[in-house]
Amino acid sequence: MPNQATTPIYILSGFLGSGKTTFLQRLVNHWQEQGLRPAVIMNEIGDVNLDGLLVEERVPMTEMLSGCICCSIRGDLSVEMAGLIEREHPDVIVVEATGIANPMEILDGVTEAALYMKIDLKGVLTVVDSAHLLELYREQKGKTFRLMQEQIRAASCLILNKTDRVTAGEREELESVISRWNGYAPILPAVRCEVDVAEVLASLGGKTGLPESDKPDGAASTGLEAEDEEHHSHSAAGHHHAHHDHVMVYTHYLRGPVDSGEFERFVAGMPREVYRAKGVLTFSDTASRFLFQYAFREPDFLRITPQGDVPDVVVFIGEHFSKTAIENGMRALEGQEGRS
Ligand SMILES: Nc1nc2c(ncn2[C@@H]2O[C@H](COP(=O)(O)OP(=O)(O)OP(=O)(O)O)[C@@H](O)[C@H]2O)c(=O)[nH]1
Repeated sequence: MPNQATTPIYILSGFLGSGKTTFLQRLVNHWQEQGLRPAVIMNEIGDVNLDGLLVEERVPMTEMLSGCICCSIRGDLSVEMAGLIEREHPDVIVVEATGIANPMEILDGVTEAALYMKIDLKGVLTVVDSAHLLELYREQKGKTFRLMQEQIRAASCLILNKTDRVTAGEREELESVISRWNGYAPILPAVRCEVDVAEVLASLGGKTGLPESDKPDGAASTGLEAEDEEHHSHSAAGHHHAHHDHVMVYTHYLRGPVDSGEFERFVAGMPREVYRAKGVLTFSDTASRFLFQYAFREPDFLRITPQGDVPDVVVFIGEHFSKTAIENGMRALEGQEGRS
């Protein structure tokens, strides 16, 4: 067997809708500009991968759907990683975690894989939604808040994203809060993850976090343990994932085009418990199809021409919301179309 090169691995973490895919695109462009061949492992809790539509077709990508690599399908991570390396020989791999993933569990998963694969975990990049974190920080409670804290603590580098949605004073407040939780990772404020990617990658030199002797093999410094004053159940076996128990996903396949205005009104009236949605839609009153995004109450529509056979579908993610109410609402939109 030829002496295979070591593949650098980056974990991309951050709560649902914080901007991970936005940053992924920047990372991929950066490496491509340097003549490197990046590959992506994309994990979604839903059963369709819409983020994949935003990544260039020539980038090798493995999709891990309908589960979270930090728990239910964690064992598959090393299998997928080995397959990707063997098939595509990438120069670098990014693992985009689901927004509800606990990064320490993914670190464990990658570390397990490092036992029988030549990989080098470079670090955890965590993207933070400024406005969302600020709201939860003010409330000081909830599983989402705790999960965001864990994702921040586990980071080797932090992108404080969506600063367009907070004031300068709030941004400073967030920076000081975040640096209390993780005093090691550099914090880079950004809009649409516009940061100097070279600076981000250079910051992962492994100077932060744990002393070398305490690190698991192949694992980069994370800063988590040093700051970790809460109890976390991170043992490899028998752990309980409180974070996931409350998260629900509803996938709605549309029967046909809907009116764009009606759809926007429906989205504006969705319960707060739906905190993330994304989909591909055909509107009866526009010529093209759209990629729909909804993160922390902010909708976004991007004109797209999907390659291949992509159905009209919307995935709703949140906690304790009525799937039936969402389904009925969507069906009513489809029905209105049918009547016109
Ligand atoms: N206002 C604002 N919106 C942003 C910013 N960055 C990203 N977005 C939007 O936020 C939405 C979610 O961005 P993504 O990059 O898909 O987030 P994600 O973390 O990959 O989402 P999940 O994969 O569902 O967890 C999209 O509509 C983006 O266009 C920003 O800095 N400001």
